[in-house]
Amino acid sequence: MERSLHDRDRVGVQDSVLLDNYRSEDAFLGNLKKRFKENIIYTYIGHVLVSVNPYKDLPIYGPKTIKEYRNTHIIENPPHVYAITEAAYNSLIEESQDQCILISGESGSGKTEASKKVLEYIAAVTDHRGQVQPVKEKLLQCNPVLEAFGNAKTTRNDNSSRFGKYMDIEFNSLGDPVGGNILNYLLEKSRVVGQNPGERNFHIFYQLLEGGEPELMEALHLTRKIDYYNYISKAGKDSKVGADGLNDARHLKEVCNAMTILGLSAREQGEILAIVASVLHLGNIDVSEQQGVAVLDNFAHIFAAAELLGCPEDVLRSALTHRTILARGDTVTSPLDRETAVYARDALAKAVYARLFSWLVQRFNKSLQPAARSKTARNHLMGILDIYGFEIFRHNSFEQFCINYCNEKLQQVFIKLTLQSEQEEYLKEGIEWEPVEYFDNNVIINLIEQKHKGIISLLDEECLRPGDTSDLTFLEKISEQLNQHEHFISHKKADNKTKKIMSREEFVLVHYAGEVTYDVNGFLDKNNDLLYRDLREMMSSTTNNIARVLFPKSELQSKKRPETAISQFKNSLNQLMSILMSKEPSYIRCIKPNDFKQAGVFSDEIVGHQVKYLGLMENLRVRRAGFAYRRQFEQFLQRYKSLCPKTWPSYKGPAKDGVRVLIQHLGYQPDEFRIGETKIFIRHPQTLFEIEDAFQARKHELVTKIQAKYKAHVQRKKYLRMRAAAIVIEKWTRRYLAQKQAERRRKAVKVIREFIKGFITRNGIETDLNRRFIRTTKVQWLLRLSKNLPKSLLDKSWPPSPAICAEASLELHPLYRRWLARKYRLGLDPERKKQLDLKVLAEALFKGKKKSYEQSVSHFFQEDRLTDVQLLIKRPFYSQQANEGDTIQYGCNVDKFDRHGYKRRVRTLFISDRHLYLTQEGEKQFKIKHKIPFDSIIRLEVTSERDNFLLIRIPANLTKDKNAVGTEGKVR
Ligand SMILES: Nc1ncnc2c1ncn2[C@@H]1O[C@H](COP(=O)(O)OP(=O)(O)OP(=O)(O)O)[C@@H](O)[C@H]1O
Repeated sequence: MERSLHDRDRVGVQDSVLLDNYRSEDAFLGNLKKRFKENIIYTYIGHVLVSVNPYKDLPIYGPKTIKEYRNTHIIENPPHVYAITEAAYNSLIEESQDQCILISGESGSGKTEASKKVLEYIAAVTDHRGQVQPVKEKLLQCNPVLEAFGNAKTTRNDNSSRFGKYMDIEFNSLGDPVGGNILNYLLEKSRVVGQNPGERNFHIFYQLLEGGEPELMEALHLTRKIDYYNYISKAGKDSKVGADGLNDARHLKEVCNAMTILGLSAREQGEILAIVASVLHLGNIDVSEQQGVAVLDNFAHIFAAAELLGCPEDVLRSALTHRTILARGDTVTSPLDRETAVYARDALAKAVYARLFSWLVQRFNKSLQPAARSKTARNHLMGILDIYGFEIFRHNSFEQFCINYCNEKLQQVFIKLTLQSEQEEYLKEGIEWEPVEYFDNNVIINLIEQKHKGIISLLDEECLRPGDTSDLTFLEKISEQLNQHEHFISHKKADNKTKKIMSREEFVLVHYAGEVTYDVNGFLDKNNDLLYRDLREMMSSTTNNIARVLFPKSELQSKKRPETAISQFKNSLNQLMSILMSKEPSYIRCIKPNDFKQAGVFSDEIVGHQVKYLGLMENLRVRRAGFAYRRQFEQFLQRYKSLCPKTWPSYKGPAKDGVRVLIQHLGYQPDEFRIGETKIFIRHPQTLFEIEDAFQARKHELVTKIQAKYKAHVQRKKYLRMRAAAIVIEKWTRRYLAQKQAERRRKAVKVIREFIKGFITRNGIETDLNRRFIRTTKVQWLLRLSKNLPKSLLDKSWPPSPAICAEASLELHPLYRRWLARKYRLGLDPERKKQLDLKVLAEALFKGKKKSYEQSVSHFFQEDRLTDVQLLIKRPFYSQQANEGDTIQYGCNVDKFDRHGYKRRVRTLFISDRHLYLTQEGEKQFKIKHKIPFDSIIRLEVTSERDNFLLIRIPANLTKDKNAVGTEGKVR
C-alpha cells in the first residue's frame, strides 16, 4: 500500500521543491550547509543522492528503523542510502531488472561507509529468511578482510580504500541474496614498499604486529615493533589508528573471524599471514654493493622470508641478486647492482602482496557462489561500485593518473545515465524539451585512451619500444604530441603562473574535476610492472601453497609479453563500464565537507569545488528545467482516482484517458503537466503537493464514510443476530411454557383421576358412560377451580363444584388451606416464626380463659419493655448477671403490691434464665430488692378478668417482709 507524503514523509519531495530555490550554485551550497548544520546529510537531486560526510554517527533521520524503508517509494521518506537501496531493490524484484548503485566522490567522502549501508539495508530487509543467512553473513564479512588488506591510512582518510571494488549481489526470484561476486581494481601496490609522510601501509601489517598472539609472532619471526620494519615505519607516530591504538589488535581478530566465516581454513589463514610477514622481512633485507655487485645483509630476515614463503634461503638470496634472461634459447644470468637488487626486492614484495590481495578476492568469490541456480527462474544482480575517488595530491604519480582516469570513465557513465537519459526520456515520451548544456568529459577520456594518440598508448609505446626509454622520454613524447589538446598542459605550454609551481618532470591534465599535476617519475617502471624471471621462477616452486598459486608456472612458459599495468587497467575498466551500462543505475554522490576529517565543519570552498566537478549543478539544471515528478498512468490513476467522480471507484477506459479526465477535473493549468506516451509528468512539486493534499482530505472523507458504513454494517449484523436469537428464545420459551402448562395439567388430571377413581370405586358406579362424563366434567371443574383458588388463608371462600365433584371439593378445600398454611409458614423469617410460636402459646394459655384475650395477641411480643435510659443505667446489672451465667431475658416496669395490697411500689421486673428480680431504682441508685430463683416460685396466677395483675406466689422466707407469704406484681 502506498504511504502518504505527509509530515516527515514529505521531506523527500521537499528536496525537489528546494530545487526551485537552487537557482545558483551558492543557493544550493547554502542549503547543503544549512542541512549539514542540522545534521541532515542527505539530499536528492532528482534521484541522485548527495551525501555529505558527517564524520560522526547520526541516527536514522525519518523512519525509526531501517526496515521501515521497505516497500516505500523513494519520495515518501527523507533522503537516505536506505531509500535509494530500497528503490533499487524494489525495482530488482518487481521489474526483474539488474541494478547497480554507483558510489562516487573524493577520497574520504564516505563511499565505503555508504556501500556498507547498502549492504546493511539488504541484510536487514531480507532478515526474515533464515536460509539466506550464511550468504548475507559472508557478503558482510568480505568488508573487514578487504579493508584490512586493501585499505590504508592516507592524509585524507584514516581508512582509505586503495583499490576499486565492484560487488555484485545475486538475488533469486524471491529477492533473497543467494550469492555474490567481487571485482577488484588496481590495488595501489606501491604503498607496500613506501608511503607519503603521515600515511600508513595497508592495515593488515599493523594489525598483525599489534594483535598477533605470541606463538604466532614467534612462528612468523616477528617482533612487535612497528619502527623496526622498514616498509611500515615511515608513518612514525601516525601508525596508530584509533584513540587508544588498540583498534589494530581488535581488528586482527575480526579479520581472522571473517576469514573463517568466508570458509578459509586455518592452514590457509596461516599461509596468508606468513606471506604478509614475509613482506615485512623482505623490507628489512638490506642490500649493499661490493664491486658493483649487490650483496644482501641481515640474514635473519632472509632466512625468515625464505621460510615463510617456503623456498630455500639460497634460492631467495640468488633470485634477489641475479637476473636471468632468455634470449633466443640462451639463458644468460647476470648479477644485479645494488639499485636493481633493491628494485627486485621491492618488486617481489609488491607483486606478492598485490597477487595475494587478488587471490583473496577470488577465494571469497568461490565461497560466495550460490549453492544452486534455478533452471527456470533467472537470478538478478545488484552491483555496488565503491571505487577510489578523484585524487588531487600535492604529489601525484602513476597511481593518481590511473585513479583519475577511472573517475573520468565513471563520470562519463554518470553523464550518460543521468543527464543524457533524463533528456532522452523526454524525447521518448514525446515531451517538448529544450536540451540542457552540460560538460561532456568524453574529450578528456579521448585524450587519455585514444588509440595510438592517447596518453595510455604513448606510455605503452615508450615502455615497449627498444632503445633508451625513460620517464622523461615519455614526458617529451606526450608534450610533443598532445600539446595542442585543451586539457593537456606541458611545462612548455604552461603560463608563467603555472610554470612557477610546475617542475620540468611534470605535466598537467585538466580533468573534469580540476587540474591535476602529475610527476612522470616512476611511470614507466610502474607501467612495466616488471618482476624478474628469477623471482617468478622461485615463487612458482615455493612450499607455501598460496604463494605458489600466485605465480603459476604457465606465466613463465608464456612467450607473450605481459600486458602493461595501464592496459590491464583500461581493459578492466571498459569491462566494468559495460557491466554498469547493462544495469539500471542509482547514484550516490559523496561529498567531503572539509580536509581535516572533522565533524561539524563545512568548508564552502571544498564543498563548492566538489559540487562543481561532480556535475551536480548540471544535474540540477536538468531537473529544474524538467519535471519534478513522473509516474506511469496506471499508478497515478490508481492513487488519485478518488478525486474525480468520473474515475472513482474505477475508470473503465485506458489509464491514459483516465488520467486526462482526472487532470481536467482537478483544473491543472496546461504548463503544469505533460502527458507522455506512458507517463504523466508534473513540473512543480507544489502541484503534486496540492493533489496529494486533496487526496489526503478525500481519504479522510472516504475513511469516515467507510467507517460509518462499516459501523452500520456491524450494528445491523449484531441486530440481526440478536433478532434471530430472540426468535429462538421466544420459540423455546413458548414451547417451555406450553410444556410446563401441559405438565401441570397432566399432573392435575392425574391427581383428580386417582381421586375420582377412588370415588367411583367407593360408589360402585364405574361404567363407560360415566367414565367419559366424569372425565370431561372433572377436567373442566378442575381447570375452573385452578383459576379461582383463594389467594390467602384469610380468604375462606371456596369455588362451588358440580355435584359429581362435591366430595372431592370437600376433601380438596382443607387440603388446599393446609397447603396455603404450609406455604405461609415456610415463608416466615425466624423472628416472625418465634412470634407465631409465642402467639400459639398465648392462645393455649389465655384463649377462653381470660377476658382480655381476644382472637389473638394483636401486638408483637417484645424482649423487654424498658426505656433506652433505663437500659443504659442497668447495663452494669445486665453485664454482672451475664458474667454469672444468668443472662437477663426480659425486663419491664411494674408496680409492686404486697399481700396487704395497699402500698404500691414502683419496681422493675427482670427475668433471667434462672431468676426473677425485682429492683428498685432512684435517680442514682439501683438496688436488687428481690432475687427469686425459678424453682422456688410456688405459682404464677392471673385472673380471668380484663386486668393486668400477675400474682407471684413465693415462700415467706424469700421476702424481707416477715409477714409476707408472697409478692404480687402488676404487669403493665
Ligand atoms: N555516513 C557516515 N557517518 C559517519 N561517519 C562517516 C560516514 N561516512 C563516512 N564517515 C567517516 O569518514 C571516513 C571516511 O569514509 P570512507 O572510508 O567511506 O571514505 P571513502 O570515500 O571510501 O574514501 P576512500 O576513497 O579514501 O576509500 C570513515 O572512516 C568515517 O569515519
